[in-house]
Amino acid sequence: MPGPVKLAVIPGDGIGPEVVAEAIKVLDAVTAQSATTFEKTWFSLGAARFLETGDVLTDADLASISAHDAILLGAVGGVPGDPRLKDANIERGLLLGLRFALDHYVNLRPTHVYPGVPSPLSNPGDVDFIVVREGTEGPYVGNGGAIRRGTGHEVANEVSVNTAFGVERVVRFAFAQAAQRRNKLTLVHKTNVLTFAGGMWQRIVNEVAAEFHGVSVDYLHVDAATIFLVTDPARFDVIVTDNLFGDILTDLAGAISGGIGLAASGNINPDGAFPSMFEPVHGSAPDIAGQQKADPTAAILSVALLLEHLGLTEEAAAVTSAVTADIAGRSSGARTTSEIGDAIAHALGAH
Ligand SMILES: NC(=O)C1=CN([C@@H]2O[C@H](COP(=O)(O)OP(=O)(O)OC[C@H]3O[C@@H](n4cnc5c(N)ncnc54)[C@H](O)[C@@H]3O)[C@@H](O)[C@H]2O)C=CC1
Ligand SMILES: CC(C)CC(=O)C(=O)O
Ligand SMILES: [Mg+2]
Repeated sequence: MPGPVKLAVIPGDGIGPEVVAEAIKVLDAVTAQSATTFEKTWFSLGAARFLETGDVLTDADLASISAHDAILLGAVGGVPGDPRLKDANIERGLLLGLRFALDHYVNLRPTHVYPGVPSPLSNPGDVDFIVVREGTEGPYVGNGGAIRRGTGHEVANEVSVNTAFGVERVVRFAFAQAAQRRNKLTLVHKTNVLTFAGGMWQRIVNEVAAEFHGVSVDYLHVDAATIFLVTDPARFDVIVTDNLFGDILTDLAGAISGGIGLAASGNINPDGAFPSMFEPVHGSAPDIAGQQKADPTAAILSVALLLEHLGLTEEAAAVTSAVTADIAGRSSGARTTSEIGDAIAHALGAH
C-alpha cells in the first residue's frame, strides 16, 4: 500500500477506550519495524459525545471516516438506564449506522480455541470455525413501529428485511471462505417458522452451492445450532446466517472458546468500496468499565484481522502468535487490561 495506512480509531464507550488503547499499543509494536506505517485519526463518538453535543453520527463524521483505509472500533452503548440516552440509541445510530452506510455486508467472526484456554467444552481443541453473519439486513434495519405506545394495547413490529441481492452476496462470500477452509458450509436459520425469509435463504444457498461442488452443505435450525455449538462444535467450518441469529450465535461462540474477551470480528465490505471496520464481538461492558478488568485480547485479535485484511499477513501472524503465546502462559492470577496489552506488545518488541 503506497503511503501510510489511514486508520480511523473509534474507542467508543465503557471498556471500549480501555481495550482500544491496548490494541493500538500492539499495533504500534508490530508495525514499528514494518515498511508500512499507520496514520491514525481518533474519533470521539459514542454516548459521551451524544450527551455533550446531541450528535450520534453526523454526515461530516461519516465523510471523514469513509476517507480512511480501515476502522478500529472499541464498543459503543452507554450506561444502562441513563434516561438521556434512551432515545439516542447509540447502538443503532452509530454502530449500525456505520455498518449500513459503509456497506459492511459481511460480519466475519472467527472462533478458535487457543491452547491453554479454559473452555467449558470437553474437546475444545477441535473448535475452528467462522461465522459469516449478514451485516446490513435482517431485523436490525429499523423497519418497525408501534401504535398505542405505552398503553396496554400497544402493538410493536420489528420487520426483518431480507433481499435476494443481500442474501446472495453474503452466501457467495461464505461459500468462497468454505472453499478455502474445510469445504463445509452450514446455513443456520429458522426455516420451519420464518418461511418467507428462511425459504429464500435456503433457495439461494442451494443455487450458489451448484457453483461450489467441493463444498458440502448442511442446514440447522438456529435453536438446534445452539445445542451443537456446545456438544459438537467440531462439526462447524463456515456458518452463514442472518444478522440477528449471527449476533446471538457469536456471543455463544465466544463463551465456548474461552470467553467473550477473546472474540474478534471484522465488518467487511468485500468490494473495497468502503473501509472495513474491526472490533471485538463484545459490547461496552458497563459492569466492569473503568476498572481495568476488561480483557483486551479480542480488540488485539481484531487488529490481527485488520492487518490481514490490509494484506499485512506477516504482521497479522506476528500478533496472532504473540497472543497465542500470551494466552498459553496465562495463570489464574488476574492481570489488568493494560498489563495484558503491555505483555503482548513487549513480546512484539515494544520497550
Ligand atoms: N459492538 C458494540 O459496540 C456492541 C455494543 N453493545 C452494547 O454494550 C452495552 C452492554 O451490553 P451487554 O449486553 O452487557 O454485553 P457486553 O458484551 O458489553 O457484556 C456482557 C458480559 O461480558 C463481559 N465482558 C464483555 N467484554 C469483556 C471483556 N473484554 N473482558 C471481560 N469481560 C467482558 C461484561 O463484563 C458482561 O458481564 C449495551 O449498551 C449494548 O447495546 C453490545 C454488543 C456489541
Ligand atoms: C449492539 C448491537 C447492535 C450489535 C451487537 O451486539 C453485535 O454486533 O454483536
Ligand atoms: Mg452482539
